[in-house]
Amino acid sequence: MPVYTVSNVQNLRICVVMVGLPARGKSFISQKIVRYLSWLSIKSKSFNVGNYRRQTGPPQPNAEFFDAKNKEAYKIRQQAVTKAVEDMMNWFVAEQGVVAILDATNSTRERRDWILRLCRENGIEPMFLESWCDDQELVLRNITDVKQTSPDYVGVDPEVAKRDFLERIAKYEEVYEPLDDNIDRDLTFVRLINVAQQVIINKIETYLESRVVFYVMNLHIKPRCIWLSRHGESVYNIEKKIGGDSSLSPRGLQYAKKLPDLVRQSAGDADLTVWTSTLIRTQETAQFLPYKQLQWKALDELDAGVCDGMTYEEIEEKYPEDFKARDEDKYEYRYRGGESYRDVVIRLEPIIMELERQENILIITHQAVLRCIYAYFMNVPQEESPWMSIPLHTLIRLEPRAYGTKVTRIKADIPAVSTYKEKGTSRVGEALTEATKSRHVLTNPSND
Ligand SMILES: O=P(O)(O)OC[C@H]1O[C@@](CO)(OP(=O)(O)O)[C@@H](O)[C@@H]1O
Repeated sequence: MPVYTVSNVQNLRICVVMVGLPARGKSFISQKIVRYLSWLSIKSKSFNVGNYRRQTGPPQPNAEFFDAKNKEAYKIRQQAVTKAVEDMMNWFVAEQGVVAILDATNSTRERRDWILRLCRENGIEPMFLESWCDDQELVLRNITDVKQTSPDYVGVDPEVAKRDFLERIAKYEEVYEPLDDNIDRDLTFVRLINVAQQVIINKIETYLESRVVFYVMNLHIKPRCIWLSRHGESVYNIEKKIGGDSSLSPRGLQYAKKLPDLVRQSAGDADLTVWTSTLIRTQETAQFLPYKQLQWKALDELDAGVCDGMTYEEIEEKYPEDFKARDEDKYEYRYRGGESYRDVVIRLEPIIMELERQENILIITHQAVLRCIYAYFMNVPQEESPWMSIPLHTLIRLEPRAYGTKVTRIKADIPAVSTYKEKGTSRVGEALTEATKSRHVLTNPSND
């Protein structure tokens, strides 16, 4: 199994140079790559040239500004990309960055040659990633997204914005030079044609580059939802024991019986597939769901090793140093003979890849595993994710959108114990203090 540690990649620095006309999903792809790599602890950052251009030039320029013949504007645009590249190079050094994404149209060979030269001078591997799209319906959908999210069009009448944006695209089309199998055959590149209908790859040489390629190949933009749920309350949960393979408690079974209704309320008649772990408590929770079901070993709960079957109090008594070490760095701490959160993330990578490929999926799994999956979708920092509160008997609905994920929580209204253990104590089920709540409770007010 590949292990992503900083030492694996420390000599390698990659600049993913986005290429493509406006409204081809470049920023969407850039942000997803950053989220995916950061989740795997690979230091990455996207440099969006549009943001730099708005700082140096007019905040809301019209289409004329993007005419290559407009000398004054061209100068401003050149300054913006120069500053973005400069910041990117500094970031590689100051932050020991591994993967930078230069998110811009980079539509001419002249621009790309300039970036190529700078990368080579700085010991950075350039990898060009072109999003090429002639599916007009797709482009129009993207234009709608851009109009709604771009600072260039805040407060602008939607029809005016659409017309202007189409004109802007036309200006870029006048000078756009797509990557070419022949002319660019010495470059490392990926061409995504109409999202990932066809993918052309050239000179992919390193493991990390191939991970990025594999990831972008699996992306799709069809609307869909992912539902997450912990198993119903288990016998071990009531006994405050961790791990094990116990059955559901009577209240847990009640949740299992109610789950089909909860899912139907949220999903309607949509078809979906249920993924569970191989442990009894998730399968008992899924037993009444009228959908296709699949078991994944990778969805099994974090392995507590020698502590499996113990309460946190017993662990504190028997292994006080371990107990303390886990509280101090919960993400990295590995149970004796068991796993850390980092280990769980690594074994979940194929799950994330498959989730990107699939449409509607309901995952029934465990507290630690759900924290890791949720952290991927919601970009939760590593040090926070093991401390998020993910209560029992709650269905979480994630709706991936172009620029983020919308979250809805549906409570089953069936009481259950709390299995949440705050830092610095071995007790579970305590009400969270307000301070802990604001930091760790799974929430996303702006999206709710
Ligand atoms: O990382 P912490 O907070 O200990 O949470 C993980 C624990 O959650 C539990 C419940 O306490 O998971 P589960 O959902 O499978 O019941 C334990 O089995 C597991 O060890």
